[in-house]
Parts: sequence; structure tokens; C-alpha cells
Amino acid sequence: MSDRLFIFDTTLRDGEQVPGCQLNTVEKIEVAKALQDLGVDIIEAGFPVSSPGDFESVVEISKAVTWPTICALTRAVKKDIDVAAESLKYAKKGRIHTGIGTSYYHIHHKLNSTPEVIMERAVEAVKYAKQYVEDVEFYAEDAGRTDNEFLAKVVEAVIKAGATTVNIPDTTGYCLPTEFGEKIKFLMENVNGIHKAVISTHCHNDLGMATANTVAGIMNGARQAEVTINGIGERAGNTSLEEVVMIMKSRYQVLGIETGVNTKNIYQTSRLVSTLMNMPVQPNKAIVGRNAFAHSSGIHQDGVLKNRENYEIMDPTEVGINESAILLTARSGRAALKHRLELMGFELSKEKLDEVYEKFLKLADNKKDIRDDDIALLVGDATQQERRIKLDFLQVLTGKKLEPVAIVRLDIAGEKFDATSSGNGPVDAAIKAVKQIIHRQVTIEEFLVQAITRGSDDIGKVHMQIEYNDSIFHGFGAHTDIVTASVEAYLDAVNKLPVQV
Ligand SMILES: CC(=O)SCCNC(=O)CCNC(=O)[C@H](O)C(C)(C)COP(=O)(O)OP(=O)(O)OC[C@H]1O[C@@H](n2cnc3c(N)ncnc32)[C@H](O)[C@@H]1OP(=O)(O)O
Ligand SMILES: CC(C)C(=O)C(=O)O
Ligand SMILES: [Mg+2]
Repeated sequence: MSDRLFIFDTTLRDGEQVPGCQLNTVEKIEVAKALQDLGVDIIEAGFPVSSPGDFESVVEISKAVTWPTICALTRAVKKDIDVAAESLKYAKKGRIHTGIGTSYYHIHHKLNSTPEVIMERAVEAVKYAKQYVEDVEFYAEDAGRTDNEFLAKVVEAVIKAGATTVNIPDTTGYCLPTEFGEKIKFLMENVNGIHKAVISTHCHNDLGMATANTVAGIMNGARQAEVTINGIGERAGNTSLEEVVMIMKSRYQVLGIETGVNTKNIYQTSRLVSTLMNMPVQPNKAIVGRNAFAHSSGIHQDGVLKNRENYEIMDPTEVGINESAILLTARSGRAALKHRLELMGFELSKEKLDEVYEKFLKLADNKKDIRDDDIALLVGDATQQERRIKLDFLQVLTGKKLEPVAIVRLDIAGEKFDATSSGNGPVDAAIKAVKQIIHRQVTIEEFLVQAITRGSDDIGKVHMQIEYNDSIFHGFGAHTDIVTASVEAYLDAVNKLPVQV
């Protein structure tokens, strides 16, 4: 049996059935081209009879895409097949995907029919499609809940009628992986002529087993997997492309099966589909979720920093993600904090690291999102007591129609100095007062006040960049009072200037 798995992407058909995920033709072409670059073998581009817009999209995708097969879905209805064939007329390689429900529910409660009639309609549809294209795929809808003996008869009949691919969908996401695997095995062993067709899986995720069922199908002989980017699709979605492809790649030693997918394009394709379809990817989604390669607890972070493979079974660059992320949280340890500090250019002694770590934990217990500027502030705070110049007192009078006035007292190496100044704003007044005490020729090059994110009682953060003798010095300050934060930032930078002798 071949060790090549065909990847049939149905993002633009099953995926696009999701409420809110509808795309216009231009957007569909963009996705189709991205799928082509990704290296999928077949793109299911739409259900042409369903609307003029979907018909038009299949036509335009057929023109735009150069090498993957373009597939159009139909019911086992002649008109659907006529319209699908018409929509594929520009496809370099076109496939008609026709089929009908085969489960007890579908035969009796949806199609109001009998197994014998369904069998006839299935064969008739395949023969009819075959008049238009050589490449005909048949789907036995709800095969997951179809009796295996009857399913085998249908599969045998449609292969005889010319189906080159037979799709065994678990339409309702009902099967257990063992059941689905056994279903495919049963067909492989009991259908005459089964090797004349490629057997395909099309699994839904209602019980979260779509990928497991797909893999079980592949392990038992299926050589086409119907998938969508990010696993989007009807209800709980379809099997996700990225999961199947990376399972084949990561577990090749066990499975021995390859796909033609250029895995380095996975992440960018996932982002494109998520953005165009306005469908966020859950953060813990395998392979493409924001946290798929992010480590946030101390023991894991320490392990990853020692050797990535301690906690990662895939290299993120293989799926187009630059690198693993080490996120700082209250569950992080010193190894992670030290790593982040080093990336930010801080080399701390063991004692200083312990001190910063204590402060970090207090902050992290109260703040979910620890950013680099928070860390910089903690480092600044930890070195505060070494500062020669400290802010001892600050009072500012300001308001509308008032000229702001600031009174400042600095503690310089234990000695107190006072100054008062006015300015065009409270910060200006306070800095001018400070400058009256510290006579250094410095210029403020950058003054950045970070937006308060939580509420009016939140800490405001200030980053100041000053220039002295052609060199740049950075200062950070944080306080619930933004004027105090600004003076602290200024003094933090000034404290870093070479001491005058
Ligand atoms: C499992 C899947 O994902 S299948 C694909 C699902 N996707 C879609 O349905 C999107 C496109 N669908 C549509 O645009 C419309 O449903 C159309 C154009 C196909 C049909 O529209 P309508 O003619 O208005 O029929 P409606 O949608 O109300 O009902 C579906 C009809 O198709 C029949 N039908 C359903 N599946 C099949 C099938 N595979 N083969 C033959 N007939 C079928 C149903 O029994 C029903 O017929 P009935 O009214 O005689 O009982
Ligand atoms: C049309 C078929 C293949 C389908 O989407 C399903 O059965 O889930
Ligand atoms: Mg489906």
C-alpha cells in the first residue's frame, strides 16, 4: 500500500458552512492560493448549486489555482452534478464529489427512502458524474453510523460504477477511534475492487475525536484525509489539517506515511483563515494556538531552557512559528526570570536575582500579563536603595487656569535639597525643580507614559531616555501618581550618569 496520504482540504466548503465564516470570491481565492502554497492535494472549493456566489467562486478558484485538484460538492442529484461540472470547466484537474446518506437515520428519516433505492441513486450519481470528469469521489454520508455490511455493498457498487475515491464520513462525530478504524479495515478486507479507489476519511469533532478517528482510519488503510485549517466546519468542526499533517510528520517512525504539505506554511495559513473568516483560534489549539509552543510554569520553563525537547515534541519553526515562548506568570521560577532578564540585557548576581524574583512574584500574583517594562521596573526598584539621588518629597499644585507649581526635595547621599519651580504642566514644573538641584547638562530625548489599562487607580509607568555627553541613559518610574513616576524615571536615568568628581 502507498505510504502517501492525500490531503483534501475542505476549509472553503465544510469550513465555510460555519455561521459567520462566509467569504467573498476574492477572499476565497486568497485562501485557495495559500492552500496551494501549503501543498494540499485537493481543494474542495464549494457546493456550486447552492448559490450563484458559490458557483462563481468555484469558477474563479479553478482559474486561479495551478496544480491542486479542484473539487466541487453535489448531492446525488443530476442538476447538482451538471452545475458542478460547469463550475469546474476551467480547472486544470477537476473532481466531482457526489454522494448520499447511507445510515438508517438518513435513509429513513431524511431521504424517506429504502436501502435499495439509495444504492441505485448512489450508483446512478457516480455514473452521471463520470460523464463529465474522470475523477469522481463518492461520499456515504453518515457512514460512521452506517451498518458495515451495507456500507461495504455501497462502496463496492460505487467503485464498480467508476468512483476513484470513496469517502467514509463520520458526519456526526459519533465513532470511537477503534470503531472507525475497524470500519475502514472491514471495507479494506470485504469490498471487491477496493484497491481501485482511494479510501478517504471525513471526520467531525462532536466528541473531540475527529483527529483520533482520522488517524485510526489512516492506520487501517485510508489514504486521503479530509481536513480544514484550524479544524473549522459544521458544529464542532472537522479534523484539522495541521494536526493530521504534524502527526504524520512527528510520528513517521511509527506510521510510515507522508504528506506533500510544506509544514512551514501552516501557521501563516492558519492566521490567514482565522482573520478572513473572523474565527479566533483557541489559545490551547494544538499546533497553531497561541500557547501551543508557550511554556508558563517554572519546572517546564527550566526544562525547556535546558533542552527544548524536554517539553516539546515538535520544533515550532517546522510549522512556521519563530520560537517557543517563555511566558512569565506567578508559576514561573528563577530560571525563566533570569532568561527574560538576559534577553533584556540584564545580568544580575544571584542575590539580586533573588530580590527581583521576590518582587516579581508579588506582582505576578496580582497581574496576569507581565511585560518587559514591568520587569525593567522591578530591576530598577531592586537597585533603588543603591541610588545616590532619591526623591524625598514632591508636591504639585496644578489645575485648569492655574500655573502648575512643584516643590521638590531630593536626598543626595543623605543630604536634603529643596527647590520650587513652575512649568507649562505639572511634570515640566517638577523636572524643572529637580534641575535646579542637579546641575547636569542633560536633555530628555524620549518621555513615554504607558496607558493605564485597568482603571484610574492603576499604576502609571514612565520610561525616560536622557542624553548626556553624547550618551543615552534610560530611566523607569512607576507610581499611581504620574508626576511622581516621571520624576522617579528622570532620577533613575540621572543616577546612571558617571559621578562628577
Ligand atoms: C454533510 C454535509 O455537510 S452535506 C453539505 C451541506 N451543505 C449544504 O447543505 C450547503 C448547500 N445547500 C444548499 O444550498 C441547499 O440545501 C440546496 C441547494 C442543496 C438544496 O436546497 P433545497 O432544494 O431548498 O432543499 P433543502 O435544503 O430544503 O433540503 C435538502 C433536500 O435535499 C435532499 N438531500 C439531502 N442530501 C441529499 C443527497 N446527498 N442526495 C440527494 N438528495 C439529498 C433532502 O432530502 C431534501 O430533499 P426533500 O426536500 O425532497 O426532502
Ligand atoms: C458532504 C459530506 C462529505 C460531509 O461533509 C459530511 O458527511 O460531513
Ligand atoms: Mg462534513
